[in-house]
Amino acid sequence: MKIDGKPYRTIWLNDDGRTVQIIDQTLLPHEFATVTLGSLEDAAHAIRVMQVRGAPLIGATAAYGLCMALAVDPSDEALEAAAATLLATRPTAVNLRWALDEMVAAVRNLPRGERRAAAYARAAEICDEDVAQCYAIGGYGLELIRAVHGGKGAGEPVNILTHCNAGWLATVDWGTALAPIYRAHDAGIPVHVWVDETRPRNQGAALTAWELGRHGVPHTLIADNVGGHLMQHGKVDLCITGTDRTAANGDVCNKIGTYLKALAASDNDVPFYVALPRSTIDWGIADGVAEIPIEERDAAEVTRLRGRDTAGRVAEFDIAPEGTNAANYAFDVTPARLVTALITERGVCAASREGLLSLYPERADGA
Ligand SMILES: CSC[C@@H](O)[C@@H](O)C(=O)COP(=O)(O)O
Repeated sequence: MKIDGKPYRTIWLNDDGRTVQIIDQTLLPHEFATVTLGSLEDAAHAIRVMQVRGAPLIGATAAYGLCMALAVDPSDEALEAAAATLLATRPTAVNLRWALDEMVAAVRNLPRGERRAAAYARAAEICDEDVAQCYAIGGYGLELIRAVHGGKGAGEPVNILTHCNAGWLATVDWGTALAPIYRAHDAGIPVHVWVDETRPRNQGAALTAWELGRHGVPHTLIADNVGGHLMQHGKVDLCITGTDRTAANGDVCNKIGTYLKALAASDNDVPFYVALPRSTIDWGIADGVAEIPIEERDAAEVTRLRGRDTAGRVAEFDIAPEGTNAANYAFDVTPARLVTALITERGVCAASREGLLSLYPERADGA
């Protein structure tokens, strides 16, 4: 997507052919800056502190982290150690494991001297595939939005609620949940997005509002608990969110609070769509609620807020009494029964094992 007219991805290989550049998402929306990742440790750190975040981008960054490790030491031992370090950075988004498995498979059987080049080639492919898949997700989601628009009065916008940031900043480009919105907007369909602030880290306020604004998509930021009220009053036509891990039964794990939005949507007959590329499906998990690991992060993210004060200084502020006990569950699981459909790069399907297999028949034998 473009920033001030210049096209960007969220991660790209530098001209030296070894290091990569990322957008430091911890600084947005107050500052736009890129950071060079020059080593395995830099990549692991960037994922851990969420300079990069969002399931597909975590996978892409890990892929390049492995490349940089192999550039230093292409041995089997270094490969295994690097994969283990990266896998331990964040537990919930399965794209991380998927990307590492892809990378290891691409180099494992090669002589050491050929591993580095093969790794960088596969990492570049993973990034390009993600862009193509997100664009395709956008195309299928666009048709859903177009259908809603067809039932509305001329010029009336389609009101879409989204949670967290599943836009281009969460992927290599385009996004998952926001790709249909960008494509609808670009196709001239009037859309308006309700943006959940998404406490505790405020990915909605900081990232989704920023990227929608840069693209000129009309949107309104709302506190996290507003969605139910809006749905009761007919102000939401559909919800679209992303997912960090989709179980084989269609359960979806996404940013904390997604489940409550799905419950409100179900109670108000508002369609609730979840957008994802195939790298987000965990075929080994049969029951998402019971089995998907939920990241628990530092309690300080709940007791503190980061923002810009009226004097223009970016700072952190305590919002709770000193010593308050806080819990920080970063994700929750929305059961498949609350999901109207999944939007994938291969089309739209029911959130169920049968639905997923209708689009990914090659997985029917458990492959
Ligand atoms: C296309 S991204 C889907 C999800 O990764 C996104 O909705 C999300 O929950 C991101 O969480 P984050 O903790 O910011 O990595």
